[in-house]
Amino acid sequence: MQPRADLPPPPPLESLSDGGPASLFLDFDGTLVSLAGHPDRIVVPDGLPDLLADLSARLGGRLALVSGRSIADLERHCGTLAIACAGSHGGERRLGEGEPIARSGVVPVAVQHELAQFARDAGLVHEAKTLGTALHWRTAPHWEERAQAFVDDLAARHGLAVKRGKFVAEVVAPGVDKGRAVAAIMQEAPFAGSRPVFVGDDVTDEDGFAACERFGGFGIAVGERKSPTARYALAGPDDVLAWLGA
Ligand SMILES: O=P(O)(O)OC[C@H]1O[C@H](O[C@H]2O[C@H](CO)[C@@H](O)[C@H](O)[C@H]2O)[C@H](O)[C@@H](O)[C@@H]1O
Repeated sequence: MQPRADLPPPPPLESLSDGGPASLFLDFDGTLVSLAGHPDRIVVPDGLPDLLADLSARLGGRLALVSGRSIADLERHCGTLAIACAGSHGGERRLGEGEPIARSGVVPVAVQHELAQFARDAGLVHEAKTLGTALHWRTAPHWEERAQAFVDDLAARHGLAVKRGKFVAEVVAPGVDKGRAVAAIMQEAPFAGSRPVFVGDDVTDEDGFAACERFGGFGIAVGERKSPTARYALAGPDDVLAWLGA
């Protein structure tokens, strides 16, 4: 991948703690793992869970995954994750391996069914999620406008919210975002008082970048999408893994 012209590369990971404790918030799809045609067809890089566990130990436990996927789905793909996690765009949180997961805002089953039916009729991919329900059109991009319109209408009819991403729109409970997830985790030991850095590729990660700025840290954008908030950029998952010391 080509380096990005609009933003500089981030400082070396080791230097983040120069001015005091740092914490790291990492998005998953498109950041640690390359994007695939279907949510279940991702290939998790060898050794990723161990890399994250080692990194967390080096950061004194101040490392969290912050993903649109549920925590259960992350662990289905990665195996047990010995780190803090926020899943479902922040609707789920847990501070360490095996700890109970705090959850909020489940989308009603009727909404899941309506979206699944639309996906079947259109030949698109429906992803049933722990808290939300998502429609993917990566393999049929000409559906984008109609798919987005259907998801917007479905959410509005049920007083719910929409998360947009790369070739995906998801109906979620209102008031859930990655910025709130970062803010909630930053209230807890060992994160409290640290300088947070968020690494992510998609539009939902902008809330995470903005939250880190409010706590004195910054965001690192991944991939080609232009970010209005990030201060640094990396070209793709391979560069992220190299920056993390893989
Ligand atoms: O916040 P993230 O960890 O980046 O998760 C965001 C969504 O990622 C997944 O969808 C994306 O990745 C798929 C697999 O590469 C790809 O097919 C899809 O087009 C992408 O949007 C996941 O399926 C969603 O549930 C997450 O919300």
